[in-house]
Amino acid sequence: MGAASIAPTMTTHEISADPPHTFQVDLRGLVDLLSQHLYASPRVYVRELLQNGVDAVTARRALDPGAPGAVRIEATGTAVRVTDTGIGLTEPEVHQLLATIGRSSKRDGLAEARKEFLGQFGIGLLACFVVAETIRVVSRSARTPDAPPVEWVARGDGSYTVRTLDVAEHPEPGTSVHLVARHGSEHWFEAATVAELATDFGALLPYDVRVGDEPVTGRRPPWELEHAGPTARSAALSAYCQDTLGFTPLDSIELDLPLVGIRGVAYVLPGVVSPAQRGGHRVHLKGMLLTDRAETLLPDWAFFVRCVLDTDALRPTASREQLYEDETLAAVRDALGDRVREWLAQLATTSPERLRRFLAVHHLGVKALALHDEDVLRTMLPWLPFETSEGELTLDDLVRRHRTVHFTRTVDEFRQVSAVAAAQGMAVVNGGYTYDAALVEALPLVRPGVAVEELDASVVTAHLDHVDPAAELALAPFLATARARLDPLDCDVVVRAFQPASLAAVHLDDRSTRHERARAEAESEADDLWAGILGSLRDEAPRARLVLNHLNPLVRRVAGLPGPDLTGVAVEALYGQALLQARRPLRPADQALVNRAFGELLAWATPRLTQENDR
Ligand SMILES: Nc1ncnc2c1ncn2[C@@H]1O[C@H](COP(=O)(O)OP(=O)(O)OP(=O)(O)O)[C@@H](O)[C@H]1O
Repeated sequence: MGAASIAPTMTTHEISADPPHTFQVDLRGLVDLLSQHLYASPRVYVRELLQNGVDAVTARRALDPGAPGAVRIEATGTAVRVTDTGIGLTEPEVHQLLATIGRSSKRDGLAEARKEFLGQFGIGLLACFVVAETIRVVSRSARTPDAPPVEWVARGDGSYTVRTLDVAEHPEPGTSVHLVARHGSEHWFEAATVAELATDFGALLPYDVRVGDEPVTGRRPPWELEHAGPTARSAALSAYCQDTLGFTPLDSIELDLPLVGIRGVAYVLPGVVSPAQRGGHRVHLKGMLLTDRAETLLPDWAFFVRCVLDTDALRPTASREQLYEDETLAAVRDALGDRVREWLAQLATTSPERLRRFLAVHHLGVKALALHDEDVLRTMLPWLPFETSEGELTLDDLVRRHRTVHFTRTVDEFRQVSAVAAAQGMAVVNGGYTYDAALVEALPLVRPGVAVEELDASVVTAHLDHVDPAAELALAPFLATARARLDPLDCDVVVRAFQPASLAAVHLDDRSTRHERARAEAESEADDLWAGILGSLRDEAPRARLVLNHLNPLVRRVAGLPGPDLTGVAVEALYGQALLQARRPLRPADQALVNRAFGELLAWATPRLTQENDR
């Protein structure tokens, strides 16, 4: 029928009058798609073969529980053969199941029955074409014992042949899959490589799997074994972690969660990890390794553990390298999170020393957890370390000494005010590190009656004593010189009396001042257009302050120096010292001033030497 005859009035019935066509599959294209976009590496071909063998044995055992359950793999460097004692196939099944992409026998039947199998998508066998030129399957059905053995030979170009064989050629039920390496893929067929892959993927499978004569299976994971006692159990779990994950854990948290079909261990990492680094967990599905990079298994906050576990509840994605995000995975994640939480609570009551060792490494993770879980906050807050004006302490230590806990929001502010605040008897927590300010603010929830107050430069200045009016009057000429010197740096100078007397000066500015200074700096470096825009944003924010300590002997001497030059240089030096004390980054103007001031002070301190050198 020509295109011109497709009239607008044509009915659906008339359109479907053409005989239906069947999709054609470009097998090469499909295999390229799988190898480049679905599977992370060709190594998965061993897993797909193992999985089909294991599923076939499971299907046969469902019919005959006493049937043998063995899978043998042989590799020669150019060919691989996998033989199983499974359910086998008849000739019609070969056409229906092996030769039909996307068709799987494992999706039929009840959901419960489907749960028994590892496969479900009907594409696994295609993975073999990533490394093989041809796939030859010889099979004999256990379900239909009268059916003759059958041979199916498939090529990478998409063609296949089927023929029945004499019973003598395959007398026992089961299947043998024979791959011939594709040119360039021979290294995937080396005996040692195949043995390594089969062990990695299949060590926990519940059947007898061998590569050549070497057993791959048979060693049960330590969480399934009886041990002489808790110490022996913990040593066995730890050794398994070293073997499979390559580190000795700080602790092992057993996971035995029958409700979500999980057994295994969460291992606590021995070193610090970034919270942004999502853990790679080693997940087995009914014994078969799915992936050692599962990322979504635990809640984000649990970044300090790596799991090795076996599940029969979770579903893999089609690549079988990640977990399918569904309600079951969400429930598993919650259950695993609860388990890690329980372990923490238990440590807090039974092994404080172990908890301290754990927190020394992972306090960041626990802080993150405490912030979105009130139970953890209540259990853990008393144990968490914070930087405070009295050294590293827990909040409980601080609360024992002070009814009011102050905190700064930034590390900068803490550096500026902690020494002064501590000398005034105030307790200050550095809230500048991740999570810390929010946790300190949550303290009254856990310790009712404790007041928490934010501290910034203006609060500290307000706490400092004024100098008596007569002394302040006498200081007026000195202050005028000092202010004139620091005016170009947008800094005021005031004198107060405060402890510790050993501290000559503090440089204080609040956030709006710092913000204004950053804006001014950007304006000075910007081109005309930007300078104009930034200039229009200029703020009337309070300026930074250099607070000189009238109790400090050096400040008193500087205030009494003769002549504005020497006074000015000394004030600049005090300014530089205060910046360094607060570990403030020096702007170019500050840097220049500090260099000049120290240079001049040195010249004053070494007059004779300088004169001799000048001569
Ligand atoms: N060794 C075997 N013994 C018996 N039947 C097999 C064997 N290998 C494959 N089959 C049959 O061929 C079908 C297709 O296999 P294939 O590996 O492509 O997909 P699958 O295992 O069903 O699913 P998945 O893509 O998730 O692995 C299987 O469902 C099974 O019925």
